[in-house]
Amino acid sequence: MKIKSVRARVFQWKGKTVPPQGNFCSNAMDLVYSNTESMSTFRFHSWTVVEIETDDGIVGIGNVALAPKIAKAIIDEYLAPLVIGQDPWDYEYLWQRMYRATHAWGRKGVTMAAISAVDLAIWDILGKSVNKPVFKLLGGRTKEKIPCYYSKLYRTDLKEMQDEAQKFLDQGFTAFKMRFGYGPAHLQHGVKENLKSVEAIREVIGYDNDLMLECYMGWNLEYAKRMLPKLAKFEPRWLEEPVIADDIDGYAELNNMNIIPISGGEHEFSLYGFKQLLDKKAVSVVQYDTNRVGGITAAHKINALCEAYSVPVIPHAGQMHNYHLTMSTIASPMAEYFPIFDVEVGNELFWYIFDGEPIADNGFLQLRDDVPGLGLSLKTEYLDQFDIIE
Ligand SMILES: O=C(O)[C@H](O)[C@H](O)[C@@H](O)CO
Ligand SMILES: [Mg+2]
Repeated sequence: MKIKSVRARVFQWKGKTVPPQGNFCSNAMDLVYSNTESMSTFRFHSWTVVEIETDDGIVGIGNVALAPKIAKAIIDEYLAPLVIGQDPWDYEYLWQRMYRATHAWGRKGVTMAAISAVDLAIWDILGKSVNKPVFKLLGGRTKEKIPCYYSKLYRTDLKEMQDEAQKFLDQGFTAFKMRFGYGPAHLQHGVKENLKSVEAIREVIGYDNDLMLECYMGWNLEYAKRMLPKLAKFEPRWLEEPVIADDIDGYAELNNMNIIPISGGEHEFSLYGFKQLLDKKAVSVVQYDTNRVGGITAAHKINALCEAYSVPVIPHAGQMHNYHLTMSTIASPMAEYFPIFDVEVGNELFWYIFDGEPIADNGFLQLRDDVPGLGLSLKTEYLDQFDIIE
């Protein structure tokens, strides 16, 4: 079997979006002087879909959500020529070709995300070629079904947040991730607002359920150090990305305070990036995303590393490309789950592009044994709501 063609297309949403509300979610831009565009850099409304076809007619599908137009250009210009004509079963060799050919300027960020998309499509081909789901190629079913946590709860009116939490508590979720709206720029007022929002959600979900807290890199080390003791009484399962992804020493310092487990890795890349995080004991929960970190080929290795370091892997975003890894490793106790909603920040877009994503049932996800590959196909229902860039 040989790879015949690689097609990368950007699906740009032109349908209705829910407008952002102020202090919706802290993010890295919040710390920049005179910043008025923080929310626009946080939202993303397009996605790159990669289809790789083999000479025997199998089509593998991969995807990447980071900087979609740039990812497409990297795939078209640099990665496609490296895999066309090659055997997809040589996935490690192909991964190394892509990684090393772009190493001088690639390594992390959008290049690794582009490599991830090609790698995902290759693994989809492998599964389809032997009529098995990808998790079977990675070691099989390590759990009967995958527990997942509800991930939304952006900072809005507290009553609205409570109603949202209640609705999904009633649907059987037992773990919830909420977003902080405030950071250092909002001074003591923001500290108070952040604490109020956590208290409001705890009021609804009680202490028999898990609560995760998301900063999305919108804090700094000093602010995070002040916040940790104040948040401790709410017993969060973790505090996520308190500082920017490059501040690995900052993560290590916060994690070593041992007040609240610190999570991160959603903006980290490659086996080397995660080795560094683990060596420094910078995170207590690893959150790579397979469509950024280097695809399944890289994520599978990181799972082994995390197993050896006894650090749980709870990948960013959920979605099929992550669920297959979560299912097949004992290092991964649960998955993130973005619910189906109107298009808002962009996290929801994959529901409009793909068919085949499992829907949570009572806080659990199931992968089918009889669906080969990653189990996704392109949805036709919303095609007229996208501009598609070939
Ligand atoms: O962990 C997450 O789910 C992410 O940080 C989200 O993708 C981001 O959009 C923040 O809500
Ligand atoms: Mg996150």
